[in-house]
Amino acid sequence: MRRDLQLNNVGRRYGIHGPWILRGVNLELAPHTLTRIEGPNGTGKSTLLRLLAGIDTPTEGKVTGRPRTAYVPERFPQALPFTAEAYLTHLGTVHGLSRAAAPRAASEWLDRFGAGAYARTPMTRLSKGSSQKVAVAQALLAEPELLVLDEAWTGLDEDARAELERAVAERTAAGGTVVFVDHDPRRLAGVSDATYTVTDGTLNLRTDKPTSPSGPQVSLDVQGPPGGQLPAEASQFLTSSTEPTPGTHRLTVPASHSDVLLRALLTAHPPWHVVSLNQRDDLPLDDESPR
Ligand SMILES: Nc1ncnc2c1ncn2[C@@H]1O[C@H](COP(=O)(O)OP(=O)(O)OP(=O)(O)O)[C@@H](O)[C@H]1O
Repeated sequence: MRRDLQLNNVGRRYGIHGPWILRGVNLELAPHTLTRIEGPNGTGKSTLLRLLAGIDTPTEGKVTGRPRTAYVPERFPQALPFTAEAYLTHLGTVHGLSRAAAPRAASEWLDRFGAGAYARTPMTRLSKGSSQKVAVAQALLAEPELLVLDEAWTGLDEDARAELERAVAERTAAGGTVVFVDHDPRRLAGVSDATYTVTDGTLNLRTDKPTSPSGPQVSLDVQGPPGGQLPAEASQFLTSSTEPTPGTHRLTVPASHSDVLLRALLTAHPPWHVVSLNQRDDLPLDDESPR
């Protein structure tokens, strides 16, 4: 069983006499969880994510139990001397994929983000949006146990944003730990397991009621075995659950989590029967929300 990732009394400052950006930070992140980090500009969110991802080390305190990790930085270096495909294949092998699996994963993830047509384009010639697709693909392609996303949705088109939400749902359902910062408060609203606010160099758990899920929802009518309980993984993200007729359950879930819900229902023993599935477009998320 994988250990939790732990920050123990962590502090970080830049330079010997620089001000403390973070101090006395304690945090524990378990498998199967999604954690949001928020806070005003310049308070240390990216600093915290770099410490979690292991690309920076604390000035004081300890980080323990970091599993296999992937990270999408706030600013992805575009000027890399590779094509998107070559870069992702290389990164795939660095992350432990075989020489056969790495190019396959590279092309699958480029396709999932709608960037398959740019696979052979030098990265220096990619638009900002396509470059961001490569940034998220490089983090997802080796199925990391810890995924750290710093404003990873910024610059992506609507389809790619939805795909990244689905990928996050898949990671946590598969036992991964996901931590993210996003300027849009509606991003994955209502499905995070915890939200922490960075203020004055410390990390505070938000205990107020989480924002209810917004954005597109999917409603499914499903039937299970007589008297059957919904599988635990299926109940986790539900926005609502009713039983309009005996034995038929109407489940509503954020669209980002519908694939994970379907998989849980269809792979249950015995499997559940999906009678109908309807998409409800409520509030599409966009990148124009205020910080
Ligand atoms: N490499 C560095 N060297 C010196 N100071 C830094 C460095 N990185 C960050 N800082 C400083 O640390 C503070 C916190 O920065 P950080 O980027 O972590 O904040 P943030 O909350 O992510 O900000 P934003 O919301 O604007 O992305 C800022 O004052 C920043 O100038």
